[in-house]
Amino acid sequence: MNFTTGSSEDELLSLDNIRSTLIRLEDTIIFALIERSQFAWNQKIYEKGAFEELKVLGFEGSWLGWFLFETESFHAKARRYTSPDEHPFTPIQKLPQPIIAMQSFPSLLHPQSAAHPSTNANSRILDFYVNKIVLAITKRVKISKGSTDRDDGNYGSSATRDVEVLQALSRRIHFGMFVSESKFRGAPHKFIPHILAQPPNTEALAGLITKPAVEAALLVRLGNKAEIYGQELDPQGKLRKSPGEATESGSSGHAETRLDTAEVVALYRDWVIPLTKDVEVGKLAQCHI
Ligand SMILES: O=C(O)C(=O)C[C@]1(C(=O)O)C=C[C@@H](O)C=C1
Repeated sequence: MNFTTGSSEDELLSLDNIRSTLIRLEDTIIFALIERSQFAWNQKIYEKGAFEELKVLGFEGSWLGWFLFETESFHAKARRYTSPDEHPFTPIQKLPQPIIAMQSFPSLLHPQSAAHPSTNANSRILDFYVNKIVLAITKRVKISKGSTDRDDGNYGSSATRDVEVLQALSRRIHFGMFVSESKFRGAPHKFIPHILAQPPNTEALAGLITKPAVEAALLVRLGNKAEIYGQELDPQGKLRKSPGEATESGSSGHAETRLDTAEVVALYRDWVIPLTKDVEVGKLAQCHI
């Protein structure tokens, strides 16, 4: 979504527009996962203090934490985190100020929402990504013979891809703020009693924002995309076939796609959609009072 094109708030907050951004982000996320899945798990890059070299620099966190800090420091200077749809993983107070003036954005969201901790899901995103997802998507990487530790030494390449996956996931999940704003504006009378309840009725709010048919269609579409984007073509541009289905050129082909489709579907079903809903509910419960 481009906030500075002069589109009206109603256009920017139309559910169709927002959903088309969510659909496009599915592609970004799948391709970023494919990129990460070429490298081994490399568990060491997620452990605090595992790299002596970082301690020398005075950085206490993990290798990935350092990549996030350095990448986000640079992006902060270019005012990335002043945009309503961008949230850094590094605490904002540790990042430098933008070197150029703020852009003016339409006031799409209630003023409290962007800053409110209940709408920042990044620590939960980092947690499920590091502890569940990386492990699952790097299962197929072949490590040198005899090695059992799923470490191929590609620490820089792995962390670079991790940052890309994390930024895409974060953007997608925080879009929940726009989704719930759009739904609220479509029928404020349905939401207001549950927002004003003390404490706010988060269960009722979750019921109002949940659209089972949209979720079901998403999971089917995502599985199909993961299947299609994960396919490999041989140098002649022909689809690689599984063994037993040799191509005309005689190549025996590959048995597997680049990504496990079921893992991608599970990522959305178990983490991305539930966290998006948490952001939607958190934003409604905290910010429209
Ligand atoms: O499209 C919506 O209405 C959303 O709220 C987004 C989303 C999702 O994460 O994809 C979340 C909750 C709904 O049940 C359906 C889909």
